[in-house]
This record gives sequence, structure tokens and C-alpha cells, in this order.
Amino acid sequence: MSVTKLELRTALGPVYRDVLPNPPRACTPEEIPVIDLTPMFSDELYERQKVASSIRSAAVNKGFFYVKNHGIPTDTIAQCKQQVLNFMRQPQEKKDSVSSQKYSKYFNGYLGKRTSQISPSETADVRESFSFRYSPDIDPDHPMDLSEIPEEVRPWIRAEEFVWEGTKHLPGFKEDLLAYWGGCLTLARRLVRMFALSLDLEENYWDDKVTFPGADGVCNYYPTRNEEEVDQKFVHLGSHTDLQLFTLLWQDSVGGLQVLTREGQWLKFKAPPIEDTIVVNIGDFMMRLCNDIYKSTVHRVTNDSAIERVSLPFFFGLNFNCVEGVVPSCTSENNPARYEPISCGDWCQMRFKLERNDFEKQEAKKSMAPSAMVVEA
Ligand SMILES: O=C(O)CCC(=O)C(=O)O
Ligand SMILES: [Fe+2]
Repeated sequence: MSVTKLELRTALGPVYRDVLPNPPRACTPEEIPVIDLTPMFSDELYERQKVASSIRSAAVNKGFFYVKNHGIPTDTIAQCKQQVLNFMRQPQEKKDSVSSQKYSKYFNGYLGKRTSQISPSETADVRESFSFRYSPDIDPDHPMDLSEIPEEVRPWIRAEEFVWEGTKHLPGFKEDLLAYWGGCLTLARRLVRMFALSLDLEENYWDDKVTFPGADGVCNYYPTRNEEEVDQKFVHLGSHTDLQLFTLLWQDSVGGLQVLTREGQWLKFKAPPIEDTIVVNIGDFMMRLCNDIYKSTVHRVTNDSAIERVSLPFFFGLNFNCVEGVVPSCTSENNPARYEPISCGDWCQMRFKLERNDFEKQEAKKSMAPSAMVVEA
């Protein structure tokens, strides 16, 4: 049986990955490593180096790993999850009052069921989501007013107030989401230092570039599918790679996440996932910076269970004004840079825009065709 090509969307056009014809299978415990982050908090460099080398090995071989002892309290996560349920269980018009498509320039806010499609070759996504972005006034490590931050970064701050305005009626919603998001941001700033070490860079190599970073908070909600959606094999979230340096992903105990291995085999994550862990996966921007030493990992979600699922990804990247190319430790005379520098902000905005435009075009075609079938323009 032959390998098929899976098309993925990026800011600069489609890329393809090989997929084996085998059906998805459950992963074995060795296939997704668990990294204990305790030594990351040590004052001793050799301790931190241990974490860095575990990251390198996991990122080269797998692209996905769990972290434990990450420092984000269980209660903070539980409260955030409860708030996501409070929001998602509201009547549709309440959720639509913070609609991303209607009110956002920067892809913040609420996306409804089947109103987006992340994978060009699969179905619309059954997932619902609520998204918000970094703003200096909510930075847990150095809160600042927008007017105080360097001029060159200011135009790149993508936060939009309507997401909080339209959810004010939910007690503690913003506070509880930000408590989790803030925990992720602080963790990600430490973790990026481990990634720097893992690539033979100075530990502080990216410190100045994550002061006002890409830090997108997303709350994903996966309702159960109706009969039609099951029959037509609707995905909850189609195959994709994440965009930035890396993603921290907390998921509840329902399961449904699948990842594509380097060899092209779809692996099902264990359900329930390992308790008190967060999944880390490599994004496209990291892959560019390290010249493919670490590859972004293709993943997708289908919730086959009879209950709703929640996940809380946090997408972490450099300050959006940073124009970055391949880092010096990942090139040599025989291994020149494979990627041109691009700003992190453009990289994300262009890809989100492409996804929305493609979806709108497709919907427009459908509504023009009397049979409701997609016809070529
Ligand atoms: O829900 C999950 O497990 C994954 C979510 C995800 O991949 C994303 O939001 O990019
Ligand atoms: Fe993802």
C-alpha cells in the first residue's frame, strides 16, 4: 500500500507530509516521553542542561513530549477549565457576541462549530474556541501599560478588549483564564531557555526576544458530534502544525488527540492523559529557526467519546516584531540556512488570514451552487 501526501497550510503556501496507509493506533508509553522539569528550576547549570538534553532528544525524535512538575497549580487549571465550560454552555447568541469573524482583526474571540477549517483537505472543524492574545498589562512577570513598552513592539500587540467586554457577565472568567495563561507564560519563558541550551546556544539567547511575546491563549471545546457529522466523518480539529516556537497543551481526561510520527503513522494519545502533565509540541517557527533539526509536529483531534472535551493550548513565540532567521548554531558550510528570515507577527497573521479567506471562499461557493455542492469557480 502506498504512502499518501497530507497537505498542510503555512503562511508561505502549502507543505506536505507523508502518511502511511495504516489506521491510527494507540501509542506505547515510550513513544511520547515524559520530561521532569524539576532540574529546570535549579541554580546549577548542569542540572538545567539535563532538561535541555532531554528536550533535544524528544524534539529530534518525536516532536511531542509531556512535561511534569511544571509549576502550574492543579487548581488554576481546574478553574480555567470550569470557566471554559461556563462560557461554552451559554446560549449561542451570547457566544456570538464575541464572534471572532464579526469583531476581530487579529483572530481573537469566539469561533463556532463548523465556522473554520484548519486543514485544507479535511472537513470544517466541529471544535468551538475562544482566543485572546498577549498584552503587556496582563504580563505576570513585568506588568506594564501599553504606552510604556518599546515603540517598535507596540503596533504588534494583538490583544483586543472586546473579548473581555463581552464576557464580563461571567464571574471570574477573565481572572481565571489569565491565571492559567500567566502560569503558562512564566513557564514558557523558562522553557525557551532550555530550548536555547538544547540547540547549543547561550541560555539567555532569546531572553530579550520574549519580553512582549507571541502568547496566544486558546480555550478549545469539543462537543459530541451529531449523527450527520459522524456519518460524514467530520473532524473536531483537522490536521495541522502549530505556528510559533512551541505550544503548551493541557487536555482533560476525555482524549482524542492524535499525532503523526516522523514515519507517517498516526498515533492516538492515551486517554486519560498522564495526570498533572502538560504536552509540549514544536511549532513551525522553531522548525525554521533550527533549520529542521526539530520538526513541527502534525496533529489533529477527534472526540469519539459521548462527552464534551476541553483543551487549553498556549502558543508561545518571539516578540511579533522580531524578524528572525535560522540561528547560528544550526547552520554550517555544508548545511546552509533553509529559510529566509520573517517576522513572527507576519508569520502568524498571514497564516490565520489564509485560513479564514479559504474558508469564506469555500462557503461562498457552496451557497451559490443550487445543489449545495462545491463547484469550481
Ligand atoms: O485539543 C487538543 O488536544 C489540541 C488542540 C490544538 O492542536 C490546537 O488548538 O492547535
Ligand atoms: Fe495544534
